[in-house]
Amino acid sequence: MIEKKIVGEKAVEFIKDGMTVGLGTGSTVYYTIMKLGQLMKEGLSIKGVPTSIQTEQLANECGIPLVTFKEINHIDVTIDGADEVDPQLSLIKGGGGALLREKIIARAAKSFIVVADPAKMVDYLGAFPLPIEVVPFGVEMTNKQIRLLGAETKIRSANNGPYKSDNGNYIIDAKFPNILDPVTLEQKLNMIPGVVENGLFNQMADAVITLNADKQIVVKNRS
Ligand SMILES: O=C(CO)[C@H](O)[C@H](O)COP(=O)(O)O
Repeated sequence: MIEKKIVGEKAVEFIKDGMTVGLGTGSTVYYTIMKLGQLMKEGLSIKGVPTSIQTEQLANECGIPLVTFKEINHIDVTIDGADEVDPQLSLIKGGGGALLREKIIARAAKSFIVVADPAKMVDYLGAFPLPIEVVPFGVEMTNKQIRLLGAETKIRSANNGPYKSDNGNYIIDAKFPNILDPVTLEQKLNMIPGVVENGLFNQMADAVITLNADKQIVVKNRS
């Protein structure tokens, strides 16, 4: 999709020589990582912290050297995609199952930049089922507790079994009606025993790169 390429490549403008960069997961940030690989061949020097095994492999293919939290104190900027973005720049993330590492790496960054094609921009979060990472033990009970908050849920499956995240956990996709108060919902979900993390990213994105109705690039900053 051309929109993903345009916004994904634009994000490299936020990355300067010498930076440590959080590398997100998905088909939009794919273009950011590919472009960074190209710029590195032209002399840019950065280090990356990948949010998933998939991104680790892509970064290796692109020649981006990777570091772990053992080797760094902070990340300068993290670039990542989103499944939905509301007008306050709250996000739903985790469609690709990487939400836990994505949230850790976004939080560790001085600046968190989101790349989102225009279809991701919504008035209210919630049309996209909210991914929630849960430990396998007691998943049926955790699922019931999530349903009590008003969601219809599905345990994500893959290859005739439950989908497993890079951390060995399951993902429950929870379809809530319009999420009018994502901050409270994020807190309630994370209080349920068995929930490791949920895909609501509130007050985290510093800017979102997207396209307007005229297909022009716009950078929306969090107020
Ligand atoms: O949260 C994510 C992965 O866990 C992705 O950032 C999100 O699903 C968006 O992906 P894409 O850029 O492929 O639309």
